Amino acid sequence: MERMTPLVVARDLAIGHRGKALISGVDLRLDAGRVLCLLGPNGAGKTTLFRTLLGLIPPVAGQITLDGQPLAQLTRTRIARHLAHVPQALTTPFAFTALDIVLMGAAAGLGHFDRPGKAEVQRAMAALDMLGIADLAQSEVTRLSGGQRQLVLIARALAQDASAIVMDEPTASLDFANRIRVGKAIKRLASAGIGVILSSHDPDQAAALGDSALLMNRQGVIACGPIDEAMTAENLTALYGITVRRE
Ligand SMILES: Nc1ncnc2c1ncn2[C@@H]1O[C@H](COP(=O)(O)OP(=O)(O)OP(=O)(O)O)[C@@H](O)[C@H]1O
Repeated sequence: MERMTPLVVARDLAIGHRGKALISGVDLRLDAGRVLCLLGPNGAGKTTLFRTLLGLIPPVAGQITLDGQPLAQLTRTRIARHLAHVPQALTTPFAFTALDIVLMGAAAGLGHFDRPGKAEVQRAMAALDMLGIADLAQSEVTRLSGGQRQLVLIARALAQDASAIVMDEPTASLDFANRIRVGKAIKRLASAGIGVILSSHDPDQAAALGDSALLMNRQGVIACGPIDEAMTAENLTALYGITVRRE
């Protein structure tokens, strides 16, 4: 049976820092098993939007609901049940293993003094397995390639067991083969019913991965809707300020 309640909804949202709006009038909706791509030039506010959806900074105005519940009423632990985050890159100087990193996601629902047990290890291993990197479980992440590290970060988000995941430029700085690998992993998550919002600087990638797209720049939201309706040459030209032709 299809889930009716959208995983993430933003209505008439204004985002910004210290109460000053960067962009207003953001409306978005993410359903289970769907991929929403955020496109916009540098400094448009994509990361700011993610941080707002994750409850890390307050909205300047407007409403956000996660699984139908107002974000403002959710504790951090509850937010983690709804929305996981994949940062741009895994930066740690410590020799954690891939399993250690993924366990951090699996343990997100535990209390401060609880230690991850068998159930969390099983969930972490299942996440590594789903991303095809179970054999890297005991590898030190400092020794993994950029693409492998990105898959570990996605596995960490998956192990958190949230219904949706936001990914901040998940393929930035990856080579072509790793972009394909990470793209396939994102498709696999969506097939498993997880909702994904990702930001990208690559319209081709958005078109390949996304069901819908939100185009925003410092002037505001240019378009939001199904890929073919939102990513027209006209909208992309307005978004980036250069002439774009779609083929
Ligand atoms: N903590 C902060 N305090 C004040 N302003 C900030 C803060 N973080 C970001 N900004 C500003 O908000 C604007 C949007 O930044 P943001 O990082 O959200 O853009 P972005 O679309 O993710 O950019 P990029 O594509 O370069 O990653 C920028 O002008 C930035 O300088």
